[in-house]
Amino acid sequence: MVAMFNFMKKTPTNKPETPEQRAARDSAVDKVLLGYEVGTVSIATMVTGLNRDGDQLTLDLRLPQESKPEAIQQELGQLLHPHGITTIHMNVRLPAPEKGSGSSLPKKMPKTTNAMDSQSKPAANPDDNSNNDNSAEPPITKAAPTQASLAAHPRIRHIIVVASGKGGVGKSTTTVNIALALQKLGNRVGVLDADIYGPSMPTMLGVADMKPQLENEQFVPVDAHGIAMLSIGSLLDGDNTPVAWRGPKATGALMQLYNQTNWPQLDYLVIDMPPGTGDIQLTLAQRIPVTGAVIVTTPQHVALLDAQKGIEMFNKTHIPVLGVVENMALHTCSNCNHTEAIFGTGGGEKIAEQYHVPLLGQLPLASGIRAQVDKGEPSVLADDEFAPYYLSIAKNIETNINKFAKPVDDKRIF
Ligand SMILES: Nc1ncnc2c1ncn2[C@@H]1O[C@H](COP(=O)(O)OP(=O)(O)OP(=O)(O)O)[C@@H](O)[C@H]1O
Repeated sequence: MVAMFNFMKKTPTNKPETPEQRAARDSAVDKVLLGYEVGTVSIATMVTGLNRDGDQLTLDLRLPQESKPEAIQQELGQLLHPHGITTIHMNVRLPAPEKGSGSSLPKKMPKTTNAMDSQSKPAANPDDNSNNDNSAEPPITKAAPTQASLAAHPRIRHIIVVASGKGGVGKSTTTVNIALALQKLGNRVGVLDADIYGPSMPTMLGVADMKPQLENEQFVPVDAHGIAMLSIGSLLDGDNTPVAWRGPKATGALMQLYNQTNWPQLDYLVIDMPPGTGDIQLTLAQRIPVTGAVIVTTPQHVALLDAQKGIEMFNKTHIPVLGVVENMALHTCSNCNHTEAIFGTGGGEKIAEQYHVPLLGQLPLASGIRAQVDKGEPSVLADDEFAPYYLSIAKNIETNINKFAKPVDDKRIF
């Protein structure tokens, strides 16, 4: 049961925006939401709907019972005003108060709150985006959490994120096989499919029909060949297509899968990240205590350039890069079984050298690898001729992860 408060009032928009301006403004709004905390939790994890129409922002929020929606609306208004948002409409859901306890909820909520209503002076010119509004109260800013400040998960020893700068390089195929290879080496393994643009773990692990159960408001991961698996895909239905998701909403869903899941005791939780280096990746890097990242790339120049961006992002967020995997780097001739690097050699090696990160392995481009994941029985599970490549990568990961172990007196968890 939840109580619902509608603060919404529609007003017409005026200013046309170029797509670039819109993207920049959306990104700025996302950053404010990601950095604004209710209690100790980012409000981004509470956003269930978000729409911006010119200078109007509509937020659907599921807030904790003790929160103060009016204060939140007012503070967000101040923070978002410099980014061109003049009015915030909030649809707030609060848990119903317990019987007999009386409601601590505000009796009457404003229908609409102008972002700057609470200021002693109104904004000089809302059309002037360069206006820093010195008359306004200084924005409430909080430093984003860093890896060093994140508490380790009580039941997960290592969290590995698998990332790629670019889509379609075979990140998910590599993730699923690495997870199975880590398991084959004797580890307890979980997989969190966080690829909002194309969640594919359930299909690749052959459990697309199985939905995670809820137990005491906690997700119970699906058991996929002994791997505890949860996918963002399970939270998507109907119109909730992932491509329509903006940063805060997607991040909220992912944080829910991480936090509100009854993960069993695991040696490794392998996270299949969305491709790219946008806000979602950055936020996850700031909110989940990650031991290290694996970057998947292909020999193509563009993919390598994007992989570099990925490495730089992890460097900035102080997440060790465990290494680079070069996928589709080798070709095995189906007639004579001869394997060679037909796309050129050394792409992954060069990157590894340039950024001082290990090359974990090179994988062949082979129709067998694709055929196996397509039928839900990846190479490692099928123990086919490609399984040894993934096992070798998993062994390298295990070796490298120990190198990144931090001394106990360091507060970092890795
Ligand atoms: N080494 C390989 N040899 C042959 N096919 C491969 C190989 N690796 C991946 N593929 C195939 O390439 C396609 C894309 O792979 P995959 O979905 O793993 O990429 P991705 O990087 O996760 O993509 P996205 O980021 O768009 O989700 C799939 O059809 C997959 O079967």
